[in-house]
Amino acid sequence: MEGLASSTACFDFHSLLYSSYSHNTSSRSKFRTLISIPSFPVDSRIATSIHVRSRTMSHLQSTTLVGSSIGAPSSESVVHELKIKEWEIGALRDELAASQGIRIRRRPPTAPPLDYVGPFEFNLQNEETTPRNILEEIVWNKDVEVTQMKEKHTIDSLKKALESASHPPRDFVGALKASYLRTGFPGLIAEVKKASPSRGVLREDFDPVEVAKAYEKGGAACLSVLTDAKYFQGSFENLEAIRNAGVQCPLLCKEFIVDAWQLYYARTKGADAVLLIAAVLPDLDIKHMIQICKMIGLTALVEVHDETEMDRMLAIDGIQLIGINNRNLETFKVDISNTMRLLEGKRGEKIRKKEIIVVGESGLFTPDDISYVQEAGVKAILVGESIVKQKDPTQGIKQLFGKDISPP
Ligand SMILES: O=P(O)(O)OC[C@@H](O)[C@@H](O)c1c[nH]c2ccccc12
Repeated sequence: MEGLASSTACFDFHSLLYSSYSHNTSSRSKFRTLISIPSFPVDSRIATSIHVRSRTMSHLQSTTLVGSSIGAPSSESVVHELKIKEWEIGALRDELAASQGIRIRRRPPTAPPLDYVGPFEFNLQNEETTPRNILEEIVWNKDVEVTQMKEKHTIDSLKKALESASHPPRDFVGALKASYLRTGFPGLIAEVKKASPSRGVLREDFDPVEVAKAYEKGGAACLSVLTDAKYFQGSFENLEAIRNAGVQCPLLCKEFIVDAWQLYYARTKGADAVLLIAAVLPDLDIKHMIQICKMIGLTALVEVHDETEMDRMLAIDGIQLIGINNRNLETFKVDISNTMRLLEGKRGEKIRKKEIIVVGESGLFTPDDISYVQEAGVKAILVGESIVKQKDPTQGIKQLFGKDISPP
């Protein structure tokens, strides 16, 4: 039920897709055997679902079964029907994503834990219940985490908190542009990251505020703060602490966003920008989330890794910042020529025409790496490992650029 009441219903079709984030596995499994979806093309199936959903919602409003003379349904039958619709929508979501080249599947957040002892159907470890790669695993865990957090902090309480928030958002893009003009180098987004699944612990004695201040002193234009706890040992407390410590740089909340609720939450914790990963989010979600970001004053950094994702994002209006990740989040393979490849030819032209600022992300260690991505066309870079590992991160920035870029 909860799944059909989207927290951010700006536009009904978006809220329809959102509902799939929180539909529950028990209904999905239970009804899998009860209903069958005929195999017609995805689009018409979506249309059918929309139609059916609006019927379902009108049940709730009028308590009269549309197109039927049997009168008011029992509340049990309404719940039953809603659950079937939830299942349908969930099943469609992965298909829709796959049609856009997205390999990451979404798993219902209330799926049973792997050690679940219960009805036979949940117990099976199979292709459907095992993540195919680390990104999929992270996203599945994030879905569960967000569902729990949403119960503690309702969307209404977050909206209220934002209304009374004292600090206006800082200009993330403006800071990157100003830095580029001041230094002649791509604006640096310096990452406050204790650990990562690919590299393990990067900095043993990790004080996020100390690292943030050292980055600012070294000339970082913006900071990126990991908030994922399970895989990156980050936290929203770190983000808040940095915000409250008097650091002036705009802050990117580095999180795996799977639900618009997280945008509101990030903003209440002091974020000025968020990351939207194209490998995880279908186009409609990206569009919807960009609108919400604009509404609540967040800058969206949209991350792509390959040509398909870049082309998808270039077809969406209103994107100001695109990050090209040189690390494949499914395999961890890093290759900085990725940035060059995605900026060549027609794509590069389109990006310039749209005045999109490109951020080169991951695997940048030396002044040569910086010149390489700068020549490829990036105006900003996102760097973690090479600077967070240095005893003094201020010095780390100097070594990265081969020059002191600290502000006067
Ligand atoms: O530590 P590096 O190789 O400099 O990378 C930083 C940043 O690009 C990387 O942490 C990153 C890019 N996109 C992400 C998405 C989620 C988590 C982390 C990331």
